[in-house]
Formats: sequence, C-alpha cells, structure tokens
Amino acid sequence: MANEFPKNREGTASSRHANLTSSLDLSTSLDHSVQTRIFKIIVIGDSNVGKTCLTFRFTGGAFPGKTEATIGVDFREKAVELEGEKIKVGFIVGVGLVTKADISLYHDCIVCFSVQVWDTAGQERFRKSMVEHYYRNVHAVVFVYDVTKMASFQNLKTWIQECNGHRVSSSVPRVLVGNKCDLVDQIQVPSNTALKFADAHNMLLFETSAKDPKESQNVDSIFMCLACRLKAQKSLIYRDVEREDGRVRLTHLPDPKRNCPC
Ligand SMILES: Nc1nc2c(ncn2[C@@H]2O[C@H](COP(=O)(O)OP(=O)(O)OP(=O)(O)O)[C@@H](O)[C@H]2O)c(=O)[nH]1
Ligand SMILES: [Mg+2]
Repeated sequence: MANEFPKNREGTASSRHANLTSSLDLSTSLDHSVQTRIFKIIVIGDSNVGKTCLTFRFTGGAFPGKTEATIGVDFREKAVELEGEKIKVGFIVGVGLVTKADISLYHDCIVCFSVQVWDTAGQERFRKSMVEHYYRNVHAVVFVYDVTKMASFQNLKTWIQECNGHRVSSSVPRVLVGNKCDLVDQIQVPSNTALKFADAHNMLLFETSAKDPKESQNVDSIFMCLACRLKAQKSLIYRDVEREDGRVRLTHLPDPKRNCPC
C-alpha cells in the first residue's frame, strides 16, 4: 500500500490531513504505537451527509469554512482525556462520490465508495479489496445520515450490510447520527422513525448538527461516549503478537474491572 496521501480532485496533496499519521492504514500506525491507546472509529454513510464536518467539529472544534467531497479517505485524530487517562481517537472517514478517473488515481489507497458506484462492473472488484482494509481492526462504527435526505436514511441498511459483510463483530459499538438538524424546515426523517431503526439495530441515536455551534457539545458527546464504551470494553493492556509476515501486531487483553460511566 502506498504511504502517501490521496490527492484531491485538483491533484494536490490534501492539507486537511496535516498532522495525522502519514500512513494510510491506522492498523499500521498501531503497529508502531506499543503502549499507545488508539481507538479506530470509522464514520460511514452516503456522500454529503456531513461525515467530514462532524469529525472536523470534534477534532478541530469548529465547522469547516469550506468543504469538498472526500476523495480517498480522511484521517483525523484527537487526543482526549477520559477518567484521567489520555487516549487517542483516530477516525477514518469514508469517501463520497468517486468517479472512474478518481479510481485510477487512488488505486493504492483505502477507499470506501458511496452507494452511487457500488454496483458498477469493474469498480466492484477494486472496491472490495480496498474496503477490507477500511474495516480491518475497527473498534467502533459511526453511521451517519442526513435528516433532510430520506434516501440517506434508507441507504443505512446497505451500509450496515456492508459492515456486517466485513466481519465487524456485533460487539463492536455502533452509533447512528442524524446530521443537519439545524435545517429545521427541511427535516424528512422523523425522530421516532430514526429511533425505531436505531433500537432495531442496537445502536444509540444522536440527532445533531455539525454546523450549529450550540450543538458542538452534542457532537463531542457522540465520540466521547464511544471512547468511553471502548475504554470500558477493552483492556488497555496491549501485548505484542508476531504476525505471519514477521511484523508485530498489538492485541488487548480483557479487563473486566473497567466500567463505562455512560
Ligand atoms: N446545514 C448543515 N450543513 C452541513 C452540516 N454538516 C455538513 N454540512 C454541509 O453538507 C455538505 C457535505 O458535508 P461533508 O462533511 O463534506 O459531507 P461528507 O459526508 O463528508 O461527504 P463525502 O466526503 O462526499 O462523503 C457540505 O456542504 C457541508 O457544509 C450540518 O450540520 N448542517
Ligand atoms: Mg467527506
């Protein structure tokens, strides 16, 4: 896998990823971070639902002034303190619209295509191998839909299927986020419909807005709550395990004494 950042549509290296890991594979950065506590969270959902803005709000504390569709993947991370302990929350944010030309540019990257190109012959084979990386060693999944776009809510089923199809265990925490609640006059997905769906899939539901500054605490609580659950679930004692390829992999040992205050 190439160790360079995917180029954006203008062909320049994306500066949005500035201080983040130079690797495209967070599991690789885990390899080098013995004793560092990192949770890998993937954020998926249709293009344009606000995945990038939500993670930007959490990691950067603001709504980005200018956004463009994510090509390839977006990496972000934030160091947070939980119960006096410092941990890192790393995000991989799924890609939006991908054209055929983009695909040839990004053939070495981890790419998650949006539903628009899922069933296109030829692309499907490529997508399959890339998405494997995307879901590997994931600690939590955030499904995002746009409360003003019913289609983005209906497509969640497909995103969940994909997640399950990549052997993401049912014990991996999943949350559902309805974004763009600031657009009160345009809401198409009623809260009770979303709640039923979340209950049926054993997910917590957050309805929020990456844009509205008054919601910023709510956005933080999505990820902090996940981090909290992860911290409670996973022992943060890592041990090294030799992989078949000779590299070292980190695993964690269960620690039943930890409880999540959420
Ligand atoms: N009103 C409103 N607009 C938002 C909100 N979040 C994102 N947007 C806008 O929605 C558009 C898409 O946001 P992104 O964060 O780029 O969406 P994305 O899901 O990352 O899209 P892809 O990268 O294409 O998959 C942008 O024009 C944002 O400004 C929100 O909470 N409220
Ligand atoms: Mg994006």
